[in-house]
Amino acid sequence: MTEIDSYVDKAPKQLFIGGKWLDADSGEVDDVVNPATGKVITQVARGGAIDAEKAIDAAQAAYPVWASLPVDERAKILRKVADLITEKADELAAIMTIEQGKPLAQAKGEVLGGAESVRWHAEELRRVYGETIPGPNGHLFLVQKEPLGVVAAITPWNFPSSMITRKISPALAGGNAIVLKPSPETPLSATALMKIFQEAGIPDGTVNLVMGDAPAIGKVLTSSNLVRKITFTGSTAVGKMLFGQSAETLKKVSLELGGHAPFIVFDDAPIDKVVGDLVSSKFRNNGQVCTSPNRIFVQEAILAEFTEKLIAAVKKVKVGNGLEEGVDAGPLIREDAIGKIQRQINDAVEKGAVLETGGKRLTDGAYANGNFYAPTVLTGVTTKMDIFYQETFGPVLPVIVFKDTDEVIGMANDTNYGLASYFYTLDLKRIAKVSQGLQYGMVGVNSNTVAFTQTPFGGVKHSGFGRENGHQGIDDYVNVKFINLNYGI
Ligand SMILES: O=CCCCC(=O)O
Repeated sequence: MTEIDSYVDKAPKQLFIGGKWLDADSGEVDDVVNPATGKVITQVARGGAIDAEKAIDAAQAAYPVWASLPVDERAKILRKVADLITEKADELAAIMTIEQGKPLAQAKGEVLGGAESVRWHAEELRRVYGETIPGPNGHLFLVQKEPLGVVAAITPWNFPSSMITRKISPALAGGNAIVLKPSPETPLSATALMKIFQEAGIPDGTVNLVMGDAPAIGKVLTSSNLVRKITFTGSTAVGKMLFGQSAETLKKVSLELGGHAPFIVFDDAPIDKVVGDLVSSKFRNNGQVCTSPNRIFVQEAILAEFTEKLIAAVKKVKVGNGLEEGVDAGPLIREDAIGKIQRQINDAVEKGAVLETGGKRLTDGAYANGNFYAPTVLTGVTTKMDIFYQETFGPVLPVIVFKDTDEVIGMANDTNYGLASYFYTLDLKRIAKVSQGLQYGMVGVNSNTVAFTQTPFGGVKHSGFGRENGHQGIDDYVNVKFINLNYGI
């Protein structure tokens, strides 16, 4: 057995409910598949409605225990979680690469970023402050923040570890207990994290894990009166469905959904630096990121030089099994992802776009059994093409030419999505105008990064609502209570 196989072997395969590792009530299991080889690597318990109910009950019993622990004690447990994640980063990264496909270095970066998120929230939970407000004579007006109770977190496969820590950390900081439903594609990253929470001594039932039958589990979580918040990262279509299902019980909902990020390059931008930033950002997780640059707007005066350099850089991107040294882009998660990308590219080419490089599935040799796709650049992309409006979630860079600032702001905003956006220019007046004009939750100015533990992450329009990270993130996991204290009685 290789070292990596032993990590998979050691990772728990069961549900985690009320501090116990359990098989699914049905006794069923699901396969876990490596997208780089198409091979089944293991099987995990396939939870369903009954298991979800049990997890909710365990969380409901546990949250008052967790919420009433002194802040120092809660902080200590979360610091321990962060330390254990850091200590086991190589193991967690290998598990992630095997079940999700991303290159090992990216997987390790994600794991360590998740540890940092837990560490930051371990400190910030001391600062869930209330307020006093001047009242009339004899009255003290108090505002305090209280736990919501049970929070259900539904997390995606593209960041199998950091999306869990990004939701669990603020929920725990707010004094809540959690039922986690991870993606069926990446259950092992979730079970490995649960084991760490257990090892760190979190009280039983404070974090619970139910993976398996997504529609059945989702239905129970959204319709339960005990679950007071749903937090979801994933597609806009599923987000809308969960939001609808949650209406009946009027729970809080945070939705971090799809994106179609514009990446705008003005003619005064330093081209080599911008190409470097664009390629590293686009091929992070092979474009399977809600904040990935999806529409590349280039000002006409620099179009020729920019595209030539971009094509050269994209041709150097090494595609392969994420466990191999030097690989920049792994496989796509599933076969159907390839079909969607191919349809967008075919549509663009039929309508006049030029395929500069890529545009096909890779099937030779080591690529034979995996979901590999060639890094792709399209030029001459216009608003007539599906790729202008549909989120891509893959390794495709569609280049669109523009003339001036007003035109590009209009084109960038011509989408239902509103998550991340990026632009590059050295002109201060333009920086002010464009950053105000972009209808997005996050704007990177001369930067390809918008996700930091200490800053609010989230979108507008069909990219969802609610924020994660920063103190704004914790505010999404508490109730605000007003107390009118009449001391003049
Ligand atoms: O796909 C969206 C998850 C968040 C990605 C990020 O942290 O940049």
